Parts: sequence; C-alpha cells; structure tokens
Amino acid sequence: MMKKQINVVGAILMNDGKILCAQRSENMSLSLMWEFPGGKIEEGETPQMALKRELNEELLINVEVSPDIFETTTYEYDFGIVTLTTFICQLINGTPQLTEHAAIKWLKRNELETLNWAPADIPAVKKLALD
Ligand SMILES: Nc1nc2c([nH]c(=O)n2[C@H]2C[C@H](O)[C@@H](COP(=O)(O)OP(=O)(O)OP(=O)(O)O)O2)c(=O)[nH]1
Repeated sequence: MMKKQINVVGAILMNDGKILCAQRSENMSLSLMWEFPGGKIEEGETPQMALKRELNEELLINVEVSPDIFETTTYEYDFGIVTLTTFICQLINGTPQLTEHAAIKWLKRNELETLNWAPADIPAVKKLALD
C-alpha cells in the first residue's frame, strides 16, 4: 500500500525574541503533540500563501512570511508521509487566539526542546536551539 504524501507548511512565528508553539488538540492526529502552526498547502497556493491563510484561520493573526525556507523534513507516519517546510514569520497584527489548538505558548529558542514535538518538527526545533 502506497502512503499518502502530505505537504505541510509550518510557521516559526517570532515575536519579542520568542517563538509560538502550538499544541494539537486531543481529537486530532498526533494528539497533544506540539507543532508549528500551519497546515496543508492547497492547490494553486505558494507555501507563503498557505501559511498566511492557515495562521489567519487558526490563530486569527496576520503574519509576514520569509521568502526563504528554514528547514524541510520528511517523516513517515502511520497515516501518511508528511513533508514539513518551515518558514520564519513575523507577527504583523492580532493576538493569537485558540480556535483549534489545545494550547499555545511563547518560548525562547533554548526552551523549545522541553516540549513533546511532532516527529517531523524535531530537525527544525534542534536547528533553532543551536542558533
Ligand atoms: N500544522 C502542522 N502540521 C504538522 C506539523 N508537524 C507535523 O507532523 N504535522 C502534520 C500533522 C498533520 O498530519 C499534517 C498537517 O495537516 P493539518 O494541520 O491540516 O492537520 P489536521 O490534523 O487538521 O488534518 P487531519 O488530521 O484532519 O488530516 O502535518 C507542524 O509543525 N505543523
């Protein structure tokens, strides 16, 4: 059986030197694991467009997305193969609201590894902890 390929974008949202971490809800796949907010790229969207849309929908904020990829990682889950591409983002306006996530937290780079991240996120988390 061929696994489904899922292309996902994640935001490394920076504000005041901290990064927004979002906890997936109990009823989602990867239940209660931490992720970078974002989601699946839809047809006809660039990764940057998809991220702006997802953060607007999920967190009710407007962000500026870097043109450069921070990290791309492919991870094979039981439900499919996720390719996660992350981008540094800056908060333009709004305050993140919980609409789909169980919780959100702003953490410093060196605090990120204290959370239980989705496996696809680990390389980006490690890279952030280094800089
Ligand atoms: N948004 C986001 N998704 C991630 C990250 N890391 C990671 O493995 N994923 C996975 C979880 C989901 O399977 C997929 C993202 O799709 P989505 O945000 O639309 O997820 P979802 O749970 O609402 O979708 P689904 O389970 O209903 O299919 O990528 C991450 O950092 N951010």
